[in-house]
Amino acid sequence: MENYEKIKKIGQGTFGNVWKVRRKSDSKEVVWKELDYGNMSDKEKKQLVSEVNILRDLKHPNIVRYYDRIIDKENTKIFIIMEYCKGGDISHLIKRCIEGGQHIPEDQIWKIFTQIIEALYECHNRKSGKILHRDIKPGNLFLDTENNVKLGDFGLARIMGKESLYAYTNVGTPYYMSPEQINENKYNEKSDIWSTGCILYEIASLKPPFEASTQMALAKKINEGKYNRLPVIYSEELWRVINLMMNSDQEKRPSVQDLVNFPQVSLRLREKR
Ligand SMILES: CNC(=O)c1c(C)[nH]c(/C=C2\C(=O)Nc3ccc(Cl)cc32)c1C
Repeated sequence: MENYEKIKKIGQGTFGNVWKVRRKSDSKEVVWKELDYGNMSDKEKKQLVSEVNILRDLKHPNIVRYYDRIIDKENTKIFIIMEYCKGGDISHLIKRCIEGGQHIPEDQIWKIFTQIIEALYECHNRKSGKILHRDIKPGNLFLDTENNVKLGDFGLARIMGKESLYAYTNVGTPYYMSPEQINENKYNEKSDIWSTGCILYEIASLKPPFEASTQMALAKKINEGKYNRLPVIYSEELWRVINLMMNSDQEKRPSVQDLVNFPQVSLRLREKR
């Protein structure tokens, strides 16, 4: 840890503390997330290593960059060094809009959506095997100085899911959990599509599609699949793509490939080239 200088704690990540730190070698501002593997079984430790190795190979402009990992055996901690995203996460963007009483312009929503799809395309179509994020939510989507979206806090959810000892103190309410996750506890790439639909809904409506005070009530609402329309300022096209992604039948949900071919997405993908 001596190669880094702590600047400030910036988050209680889903699986551990997140600090903004400075890399002494070049004064670059990066982030470290600490994970305590002290009580992990050997199987979970092996999975943690393999998940971190997956992170290391994920190099994409819309995925939070992994730089390094440091293992502090004495304190049974692993520190994962990652890209600092100055814009913070999208949940803060939503919060600022609510406080400011204004909606996010539709064009910005399509830009955010296009970049999430690019990140998912990278994960779902990898040659070395598909990666499922499993925990896509506004708090895991970060913005850099140019307002580029970066999908972060990856895959560790697999090991740290509810079956492990690490059910987290601050595990948030599963607003973005798909019906198949709730009912059959199975997860596939169409579940990532469902969560992305929920996020698109929330970025437009400034609140999640389903809200409830208990997880049981939330599960019931998700299964009913009824949610309010978007604010009238948004187009039929945005409403339609959200409805397609939030289809209770995962077979009917579009794949990432289908979404890449959507006019509003393909238009913005071409613009970037
Ligand atoms: C108010 N939010 C912030 O100030 C903030 C900023 C500027 N960056 C972050 C978080 C991260 C950040 O900047 N890079 C990250 C990589 C992985 C994870 Cl799990 C989190 C981050 C946060 C929470």
